[in-house]
Amino acid sequence: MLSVSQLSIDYGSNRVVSDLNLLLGESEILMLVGPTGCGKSTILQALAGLIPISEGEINLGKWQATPKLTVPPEKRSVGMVFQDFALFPHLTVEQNIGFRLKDTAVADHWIALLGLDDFRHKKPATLSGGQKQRVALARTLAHQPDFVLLDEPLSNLDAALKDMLRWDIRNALKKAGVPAIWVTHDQEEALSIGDRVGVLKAGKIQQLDTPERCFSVPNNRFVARFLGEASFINGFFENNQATTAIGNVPALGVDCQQGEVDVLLRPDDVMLVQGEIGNNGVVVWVRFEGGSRLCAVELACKTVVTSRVSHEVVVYPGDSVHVSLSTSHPLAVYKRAI
Ligand SMILES: Nc1ncnc2c1ncn2[C@@H]1O[C@H](COP(=O)(O)OP(=O)(O)OP(=O)(O)O)[C@@H](O)[C@H]1O
Repeated sequence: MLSVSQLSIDYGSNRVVSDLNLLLGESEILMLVGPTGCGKSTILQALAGLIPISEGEINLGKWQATPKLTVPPEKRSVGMVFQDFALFPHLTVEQNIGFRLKDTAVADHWIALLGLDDFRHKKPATLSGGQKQRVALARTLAHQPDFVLLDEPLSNLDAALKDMLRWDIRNALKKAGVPAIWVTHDQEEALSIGDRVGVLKAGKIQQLDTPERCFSVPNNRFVARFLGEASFINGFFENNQATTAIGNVPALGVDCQQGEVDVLLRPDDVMLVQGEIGNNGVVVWVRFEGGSRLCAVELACKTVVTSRVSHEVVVYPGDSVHVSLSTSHPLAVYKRAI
């Protein structure tokens, strides 16, 4: 099992990763997300042994790396999948996957599993981006690594292909039973694919948790906003309930026990109804999302909340509407920001 403790990484005098702790479970897929420059790729490179670490320890059981005890990449039993595929251009698909393998049956297994049979004898230049990434993944898994690191494997692909390939990659990793750390820019991808999600800000983990908890009970407002559309409304919190201007809901205090709070609202927590009477807000903007519309509504108190409605509900900026809260799951509440 890969364990990382108190890991810090510097570039010169610049500390870019601080005090990282994590345990990667057997066949677990851990998604790492965070804004650009927060240190995601740096962490992967350090785990692979491509850059030195400044403090802490990386331990796989069969090897252990510290600032003084370096372990070269080829001794780490790690597989890496990059966004640029990194295939040998002069070798065929089959040769790329079987490169330096003693047992070609393992290569055949992954060629079949990743649907590459028809491309066996082709060179990478003649393949699509999605096919190249399948080859890269097959080559990685055929070497039976103890863990896999994926650095934005889908970022060079178009949206439709991404959607399919992310599930194929997840299924292949699970079939191989190999744990993985997967860096992505895409919050939806992180939430849907990951067994756990780690949210980074400026080289520090803000939350390392299940996708559900990261989304519904974020450790702080940064995580709340980073993982999806979030609005906050003033409320009073006591006895596991929050009272707000648009409804009372079950609540969970993240950093407080009771008192004046800000309640985290996801668009699906806010119900929007169009009618003549009882309206309490005005639509500020509307974004069409295909199957739904995301609407921002300004309340009398000037707070703006967002609500997701069916695409069948046609709303325009300037419309008067009624918004309310009626959730059965507890909403996260935070001590009131001053
Ligand atoms: N070789 C390097 N030398 C000096 N600083 C570096 C080097 N590589 C990265 N950095 C800096 O370290 C920080 C973390 O970079 P890193 O590439 O890990 O971020 P990231 O989260 O992967 O970003 P992105 O999402 O844009 O890929 C950034 O401030 C970056 O400028």
